[in-house]
Amino acid sequence: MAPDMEPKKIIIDTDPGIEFPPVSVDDAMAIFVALNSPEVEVIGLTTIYGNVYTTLATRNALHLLEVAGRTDIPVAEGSHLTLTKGTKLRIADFVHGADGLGNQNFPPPKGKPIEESAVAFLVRQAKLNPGKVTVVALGPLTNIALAVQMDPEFAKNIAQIVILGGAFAVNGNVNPAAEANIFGDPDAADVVFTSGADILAVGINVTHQVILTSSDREILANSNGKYAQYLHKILDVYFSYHLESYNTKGVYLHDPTVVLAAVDPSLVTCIEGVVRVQTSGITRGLTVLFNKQKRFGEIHEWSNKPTVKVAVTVDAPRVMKLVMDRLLDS
Ligand SMILES: O=c1[nH]cnc2c1ncn2[C@@H]1O[C@H](CO)[C@@H](O)[C@H]1O
Repeated sequence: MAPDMEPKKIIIDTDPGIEFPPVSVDDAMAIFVALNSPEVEVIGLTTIYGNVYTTLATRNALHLLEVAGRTDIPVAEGSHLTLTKGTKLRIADFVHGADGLGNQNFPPPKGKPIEESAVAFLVRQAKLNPGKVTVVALGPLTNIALAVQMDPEFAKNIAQIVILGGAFAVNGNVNPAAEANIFGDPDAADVVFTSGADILAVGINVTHQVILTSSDREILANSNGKYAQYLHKILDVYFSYHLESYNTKGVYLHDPTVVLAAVDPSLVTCIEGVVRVQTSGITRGLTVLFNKQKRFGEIHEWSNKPTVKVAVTVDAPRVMKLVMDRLLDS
């Protein structure tokens, strides 16, 4: 980063499990990577259900900031329901452990979330710093969709929304059609993708290329870095889940990859087009990108909608090096 450049302000919207579900372990890693990235200033965490319920995500977010010694960063609690007020949430605790942090039963955090809701916090920060705040969305998109609906200026005020979500032209990870974050609230995802905001979507077609191996884990275990020390302990559930589900001895680094794409967009290449989300039926949660290569004879559901950027390639070795450097040097 050039010395005269101000760090980019980011808000991380996150569903951090810490142990169980093993999926949330990558949220924890992503938060630590962001906190140790001089290119960005984390101005807040907002919480959402996904790997765990929202209440536990809030608790875990506070806990992770305490581990990092960054209790100056506010945590705003997000929605407990989907955009359409659905209460039957799909919680992926089998991926990250029941506590979302690898089943470690950490003591409860001392801190509390701020009084303001996640949605009010997002809207206020975007208005306060128009064009300056990037949201990194690591869970289902309910909070962001509510912000879009609450303030017609939100999509314009926000600098960029970098989304971990979608499975573009590949199978999903919940079922063959859907990726977990989009599946968590497909209606919200469709609102966000068509909101007109500057959006970069990084789907599992890209994040599945970034893998932390057992030997990387050994390196973390043998380091004195506080983030490395903390993370290697909570990785067990996540490793077992990957071995069982994908027959791999490594784990996908979804969330850290997306944080780093926000930190340094040159880590990914993108195509631009209109993304719509299937909100019902057997392909609920499917993300379909229209690449605008054909002029269709008829008006369709993608016609006249704003375009977004969708990541198609990633410099995985460079992402891995950044993740390891930033976790080891802590
Ligand atoms: O099989 C799964 N079910 C639910 N969530 C998952 C699964 N695999 C990974 N993730 C979680 O969902 C996001 C990426 O889609 C990541 O946050 C990851 O931790």
